[in-house]
Formats: sequence, C-alpha cells, structure tokens
Amino acid sequence: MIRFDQVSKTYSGATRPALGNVSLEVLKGEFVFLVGASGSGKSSFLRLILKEERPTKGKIHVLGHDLTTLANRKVPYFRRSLGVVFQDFRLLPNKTVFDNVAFTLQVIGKSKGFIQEAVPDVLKMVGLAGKSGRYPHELSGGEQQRVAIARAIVNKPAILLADEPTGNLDPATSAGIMTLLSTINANGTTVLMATHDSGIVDTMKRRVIELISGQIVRDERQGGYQTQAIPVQDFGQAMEREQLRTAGAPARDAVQGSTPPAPASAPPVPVSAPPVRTPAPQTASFYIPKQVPASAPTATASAPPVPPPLVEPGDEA
Ligand SMILES: Nc1ncnc2c1ncn2[C@@H]1O[C@H](COP(=O)(O)OP(=O)(O)OP(=O)(O)O)[C@@H](O)[C@H]1O
Repeated sequence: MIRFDQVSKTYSGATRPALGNVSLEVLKGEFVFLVGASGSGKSSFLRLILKEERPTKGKIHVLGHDLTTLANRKVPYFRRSLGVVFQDFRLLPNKTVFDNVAFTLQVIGKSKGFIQEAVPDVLKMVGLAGKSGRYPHELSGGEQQRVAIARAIVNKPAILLADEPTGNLDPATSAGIMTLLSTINANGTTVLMATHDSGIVDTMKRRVIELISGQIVRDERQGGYQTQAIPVQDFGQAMEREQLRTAGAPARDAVQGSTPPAPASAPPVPVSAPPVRTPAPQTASFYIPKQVPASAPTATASAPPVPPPLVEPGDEA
C-alpha cells in the first residue's frame, strides 16, 4: 500500500537530510503511529506520501503508483485516494460545517444528489449530525477536528494521513478523536498518524515507527511511545549522568563496549518486531534496557511548514 525504498529527502539549503535512507512498508488496513522529536522528519514523511515533496533519493510507491514517475497532471486524481487531517483543522471559516465537507466533493465534481446524501452520512459518523449549519467559530476544537476528519474521509480514501490531529485538544477530546480514527481504520482505511501524544500511543498499542534525525530507529508492532530501551550510544552518556548524579564517579569506562548489568528495577529488554524492510541505522544497532528516563519530546509552539489544501477549485472532475 505504501512502500519506501531507501528514501532520502534533503531540503535545499539544508546541511543534513530531513529523512535519510528510509525503507519501510505499510500494509492495507494498518494503523501506524509516527513518533519522534520535533524536526525528526514525521511531517516530511507524510508530505512525501502525498507527493507534496519529492524524494532526493529512492523510490516511493503509494497505492500502486510510483510517485517518482507519476505525472503532475495525475497528482490531483492520485490524492483523491488520500485523506489528510492536520493539527490546526484548516476549515474554511466562512462556510458551514455542511459546506466545509461538501466543498471537497464539489471540487472533484460530485453531483448535488451525491453530496446531499454523503455529507449527512459522514457528519453522522463523526457525531456532528445536529451541527451541519454551524460555522467553525461556533464549534469546540474537538468538533472542528471532527469536521476536518469528516472532510478527509467523505470521499472514502484508502489512506488517511493525520499530522498531530490531537495536538490542539485536551486529553478527553483527544480520546474521542482517537476512537473515531480507530473506527475509520476498522472500516478499512489505512491510517498513518504523526503524534507527540505519548498517552494515545501507549494506550492504543498499534504499530509504532520512531524517527530520530530522519532515520527509523524503531518499527515495533503494538509499540509504546517510548521504547523500553535506548540506543546503546546514548546509554553510556545516560549512565555517566546518572552516576555523576548519585555518586560523583565517572562511568564511561564501566559501560562502553560491554553490556551493562540490568538493575533490579529495570524493565525487561523489549522484544520488538524486527524492522520491516528497514536497515538498522548506525545510532541504534541494538538496544539495551533503559536506565534513566529519556526526556520526552515536546511539540513546537509553531506549526511546521504545511502544504496547501489538497483539492483545489481548479481540479478537474
Ligand atoms: N519546507 C522545508 N524546507 C526546508 N527544511 C524543512 C522543510 N520542512 C521541514 N524541514 C526541515 O526538515 C526537518 C524535518 O522536519 P519535519 O517537519 O519533517 O519534522 P517533524 O518531525 O514533523 O517535526 P514536528 O514534530 O515539529 O512537526 C527539520 O530539520 C526541518 O527544519
């Protein structure tokens, strides 16, 4: 369904790649979380799938299309099989809930009759049946995100890409959105979701792909937000910090080049699924038990660079 073969993306003027030599496969019907610190490449990954960016190297196949050779004139048609949801909802402020969802169908030339049936159906599905005449500013954040999700799925996409869809929502509202995304997934849509929300990832126990500096360092079935282990190189520094904190003794010699003893309280070494078509990156050739909590990545205050709306009024039917 989605395949990356040794894909690298270096933005012009950048000194290092946003994504480096990424290979993976996502199968039909999967629900995949993309996790990693700000700037690790999650949004770039999603934009490559949308063909909003071109890889600098490597091949990307989505829904049977080779995106490197897909003609520009075919891109709008290709994107009709993809739904996209963003952290900041991106609703049209001067259109009602109904019209926000209907707009997507109008620009791809769906008939009035189709729209009159499809929009109420999808609004019911997302729990907004009674709010079709409201404007975005009359809705809560969670409701606005439901409208955005309705708009993304009204054309029944094969793949739903969600870039931090709960980033602006409180935990209870986020849980409702995740229930909705799970239902959409259970109905057959493949879902890829970039997130910083550890609670959601830990609760849902889905496939987790973790990026560090554009490299896949973990691809785990039923994973958590943070692995129970950290890369071995980091372990030396972590141990050193911990020992300095507790006893003042430097620790580098004690841990480098050998597997350290696990403390009584250490979690078991995780048995994660081997990476799917993913070469092990140099920074994570193997993992050892975590000794100190790694600092949790935090969302940036400003939104990452974002692509324009997927469907333009000029698109042909
Ligand atoms: N359009 C762009 N032009 C130049 N550099 C970019 C562009 N988009 C992203 N980058 C850079 O690529 C790297 C990866 O960015 P990306 O937005 O993919 O990360 P992210 O993991 O989605 O971050 P966040 O969690 O903050 O959204 C960063 O170093 C970023 O500065």
